[in-house]
Amino acid sequence: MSVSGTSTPGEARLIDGKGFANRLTQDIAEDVRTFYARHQVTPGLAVVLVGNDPASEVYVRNKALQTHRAGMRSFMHMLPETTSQEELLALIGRLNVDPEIHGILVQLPLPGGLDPVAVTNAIDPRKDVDGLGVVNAGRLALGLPGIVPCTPLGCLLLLKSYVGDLRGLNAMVVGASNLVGRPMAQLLLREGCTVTVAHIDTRNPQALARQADILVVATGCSGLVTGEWIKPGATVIDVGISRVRLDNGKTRLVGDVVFDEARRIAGQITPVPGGVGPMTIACLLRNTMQAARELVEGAGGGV
Ligand SMILES: NC(=O)C1=CN([C@@H]2O[C@H](COP(=O)(O)OP(=O)(O)OC[C@H]3O[C@@H](n4cnc5c(N)ncnc54)[C@H](OP(=O)(O)O)[C@@H]3O)[C@@H](O)[C@H]2O)C=CC1
Ligand SMILES: Nc1nc(=O)c2c([nH]1)NC[C@@H]1CN(c3ccc(C(=O)N[C@@H](CCC(=O)O)C(=O)O)cc3)C=[N+]21
Ligand SMILES: [Mg+2]
Repeated sequence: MSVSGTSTPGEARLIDGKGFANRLTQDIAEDVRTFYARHQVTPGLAVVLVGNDPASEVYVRNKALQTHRAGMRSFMHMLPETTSQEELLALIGRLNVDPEIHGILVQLPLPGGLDPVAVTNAIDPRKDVDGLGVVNAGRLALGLPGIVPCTPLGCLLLLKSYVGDLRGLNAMVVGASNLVGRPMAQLLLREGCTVTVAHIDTRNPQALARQADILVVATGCSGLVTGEWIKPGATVIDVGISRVRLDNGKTRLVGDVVFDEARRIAGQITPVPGGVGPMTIACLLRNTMQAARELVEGAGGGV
């Protein structure tokens, strides 16, 4: 890999998020066994899903599987669409004081009428394994240790493994949500990148993207990023997940990047599926292990 973080164009190297996530999950399983031997405690993760959102259902299904693979306990709370804010806050209050629970994740988006800010911030910051509350988000913004949101953390682990030292590289994040884009930009800044963040009002994002050695795309707009957006040899991380219908009536998952075009120009690129998605789940397990350690051992630290 050259020092600019880019490599020779041609056919981009595939970034194997699925394989990386599998190895990470095996390492976490080892940590879970060691932790149990020391404390007789098994890390427990509570996932709260209100109503039915298709993207969240994919996530919840994969998450339950991987939690068990890591030797952790998972506690599913499927609530009806009609759940009130008071009922949801009461559940979080119980999970906050439950000694079997070390991590709490409330699936977003929530049905209308429920306030995601109030709900997210009702979670004990020590159990906020999504890292979305003001305490963990603030720690990240200040460069302090805390719990880092799973998807940006997963992207960063891939970048550190496939690019190496990120210092001085031009990074662009397309999308500025609290869940992905913003914390991603914070992490890249912390790693020494020069960071540009694009959102819906950004003028000519393509011209900005073409300067980027690292391009992270998280908008939910399939097909947004074409080959012309990409600096030859750049590393492209596609966070987007959309389900598209094919001519034969079947559906398929696609990212925000036009993969076949991007692959000819980028130096390395994540596929969808098999890229960022599995990393998000592995990082959720990693954050739950970290939270269990801090709750049980009172250790400081974090990423
Ligand atoms: N692979 C994984 O593990 C995960 C995947 N996802 C996927 O990632 C995508 C993004 O998720 P999330 O961040 O939660 O989505 P949000 O809808 O919350 O945020 C999307 C962001 O992208 C911006 N945006 C939308 N359209 C454009 C555009 N045409 N040009 C530039 N910016 C644009 C929005 O701008 P503005 O703020 O101005 O509205 C917003 O900042 C979705 O497809 C989601 O399913 C999400 C989480 C995990
Ligand atoms: N509080 C909260 N935190 C989240 O992190 C969160 C959320 N809410 N709401 C929904 C989005 C979406 N999301 C996904 C994570 C992994 C896959 C995933 O495992 N994808 C695999 C498999 C996809 C498949 O084959 O079905 C892949 O891309 O290879 C998908 C989607 C997390 N999200
Ligand atoms: Mg939005």
